[in-house]
This record gives sequence, C-alpha cells and structure tokens, in this order.
Amino acid sequence: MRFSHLLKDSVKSIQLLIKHDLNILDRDKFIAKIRAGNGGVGLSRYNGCGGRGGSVIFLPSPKMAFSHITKSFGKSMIAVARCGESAMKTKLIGSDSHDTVVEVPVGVEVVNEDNGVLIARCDRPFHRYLVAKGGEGGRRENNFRHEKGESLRVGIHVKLRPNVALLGFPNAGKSTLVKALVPTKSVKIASYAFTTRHPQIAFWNGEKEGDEPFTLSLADLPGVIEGASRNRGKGLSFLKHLQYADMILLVVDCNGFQLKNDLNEEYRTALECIGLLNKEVESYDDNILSKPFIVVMNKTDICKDKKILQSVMGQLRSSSWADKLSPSLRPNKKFRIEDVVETSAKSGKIDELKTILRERSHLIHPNNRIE
Ligand SMILES: Nc1nc2c(ncn2[C@@H]2O[C@H](COP(=O)(O)OP(=O)(O)OP(=O)(O)O)[C@@H](O)[C@H]2O)c(=O)[nH]1
Ligand SMILES: [Mg+2]
Repeated sequence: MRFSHLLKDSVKSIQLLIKHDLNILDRDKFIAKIRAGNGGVGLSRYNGCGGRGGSVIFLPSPKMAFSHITKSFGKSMIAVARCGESAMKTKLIGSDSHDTVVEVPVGVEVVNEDNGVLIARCDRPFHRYLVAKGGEGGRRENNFRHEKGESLRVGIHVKLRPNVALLGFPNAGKSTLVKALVPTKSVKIASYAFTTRHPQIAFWNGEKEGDEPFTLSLADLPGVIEGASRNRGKGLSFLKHLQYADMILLVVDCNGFQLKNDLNEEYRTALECIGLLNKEVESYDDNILSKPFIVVMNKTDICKDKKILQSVMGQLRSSSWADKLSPSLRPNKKFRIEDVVETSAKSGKIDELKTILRERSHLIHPNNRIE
C-alpha cells in the first residue's frame, strides 16, 4: 500500500517535471540574510589577540541551476560564518574562524537589498566572491576592540542574456510574435493584459536556404504600463532582463493602447506608447537606451488608419520622433531606434521582421558572417 503511494507520488513529480517548461523563469530573485563572524575578544592585560571572524564567500558552480539556491542556503535563506576565537590566559592567540562558502549558480548578481549597491557579479566559475567580511579580532593595533562581522540582506538576481528581448505594453502581441517565430514553443496568448507573468525564452532557428544556420534567443517579457516605475501593473523589476540583451524589439499595437475601457484610463496612441515606454526604461536604467531598438508596429491587419500608421513610422525613422509628444510624455534621453517594421503577428505576416533579425544576427554572432 505504502509502496503504491510512493510510486504514485514519483510518477506525479516526473509528470510535473516534464510539463514544466524550463525556459520559463518562475523566479528571478532570491533574498538571503548574510552574517559574517565577529572578531574574537582580545586580552589587553596579557596582550592577547582575538581571532578573525569568518567571512561569507560566494562560489559560482557551473553545475548549479538558479532554483537550487535554496539548497545552498537552506529554506530560511541564511548564511552565517562563525566568530573568531577570543584570547584566553591559557591561549593568548585566538584562532581565526573558517569562512563560510556558499555555492551559487554562475552569473548571478548579488545586490545589497537596503541600498541597491552591486556587491558581486559572480561570473567566474570557482572564483571566491567576498560578500560579507568577518570582523578583526581585538589586539593592540585596534586597542583590543574586536570588530563586528558585516551583516546584510542581499538580493541574488539571475538576469537573462537574450539576443533579442521583447518589450511593450500588455496586449501588444509580444507573445504572439514569439509564437509566430517559433511555432513549436508553447506560449500563452490572450486578449487580456498581463497574460505573460514570467519572463520566458524561445529559440528561433532563422535558417534560410543558402544561409548559414543560426539561432537567436528571444526573451518574452511581461507588459509594461504607464506608471510602472511607481509600481503599477507588474512594476519594472523584470526590465533587468534587458540589461544584457543584444537588441530590443519594441512591440506596439498600431491602434494604440488603453488598459481598461474606463474614462479614468487614458487612451494612448502608438507614438505615445513608445514615448511612455521610453520614459519607463529611462527611469529604470538609462544605459539600456543605448542598445539597438527595433520598433515593431503590430496588428496592422486591423489597423484603423493606414495613412496615420505610415506617417508615424516615418516619424520614428527620424531622430526628432519625440518632438511632437506632449512634454509629460517626452523622454529626456531617447531610444536608439535603428529600424521600424510593420507586422501582423497573428496572421504570420512577419517576413520583413525576419529579414531584419537575420541581417542583425550576423552582427551578434560575427563568426556567422556570410561573405
Ligand atoms: N488582429 C491581431 N491580433 C493580434 C495580433 N497579434 C496579437 N494579437 C492578439 O492580441 C492579443 C494579445 O496578444 P499577446 O501576444 O498575448 O500580447 P502580449 O503583448 O504578449 O500581452 P501580455 O502578455 O499581456 O503583455 C491576443 O488576443 C492576440 O491574439 C495581430 O497581429 N493582429
Ligand atoms: Mg505575453
């Protein structure tokens, strides 16, 4: 009886594992408490020295997946190092404590949760990254005042490194575009806002007869809305996945956007959407603005006014595209728009976009350049 239960449970967990798409990033951040050891107490009367407290070190391991972090830290997500040994009459030199070494996946970024300062970018496998320093023991040099070990709360972030990241308001058709490029990928598409809740990756094999085969990784992100920097909608924290992207597709509904059919919700034209997205990205990290952006005017099959669409696309190709926006929608530093293309992702009309991606793939993978 017990055995059959066990069997049933293991079959269930395997089924869950198979169903789970490993390219969907359910979690992209963990918070951990880190406490290094205090220095040992010195003994001034006998000139005794306290030992150094242990530090907390992160060690990137190539074998580790991001979801395995809880195994390194334990469920309570705490890493503590021991205090240095205090000096005693019978042992005047207290021993230093060992460091606590915590394995983390390669590539994670460790950020101080309280002030947002980057502590370590754990890029090099098996390199030791100091996260919290143990305190010095008490000794003559410091007037026998032993130091406390550092104690802090850190965010451990994983950031995607996609070739192409898709950015846009909800419902613009980002996921539909991913599905059009990679039909085998199972992507949730729906007509309500925030259908995509977690970043997900798909791989587009953009081969064409006569071309060298190549692959571009695409990151489909949740939608950004006006005021996301004030934590509206799903906020902006997922914009960290744009920081390592090679290029960004700005997917815009050519008919504009309104979050709800409500008088309190402003209707925004396609150009206004781009201005607002620009402002949100600018407020998050203006370094992202200097990446190459390609504007994708989507849903052209149901475009209400083709003339307006063409004039907006013309405007976007010029460097003064933001000048016609009202001052409250105008960004200070503009996106580096390198191309503007129209698509109808739903009906699969994306050939022009494919050509652009194909051309640009050679810039991303210089080795793939076709002579
Ligand atoms: N007519 C038309 N509808 C489209 C097109 N592309 C997407 N849609 C529809 O627009 C709706 C939203 O599409 P999604 O791909 O889920 O949009 P999204 O940008 O991923 O939205 P979020 O995940 O909420 O950010 C769906 O009902 C799609 O069928 C298009 O080119 N033409
Ligand atoms: Mg989506």
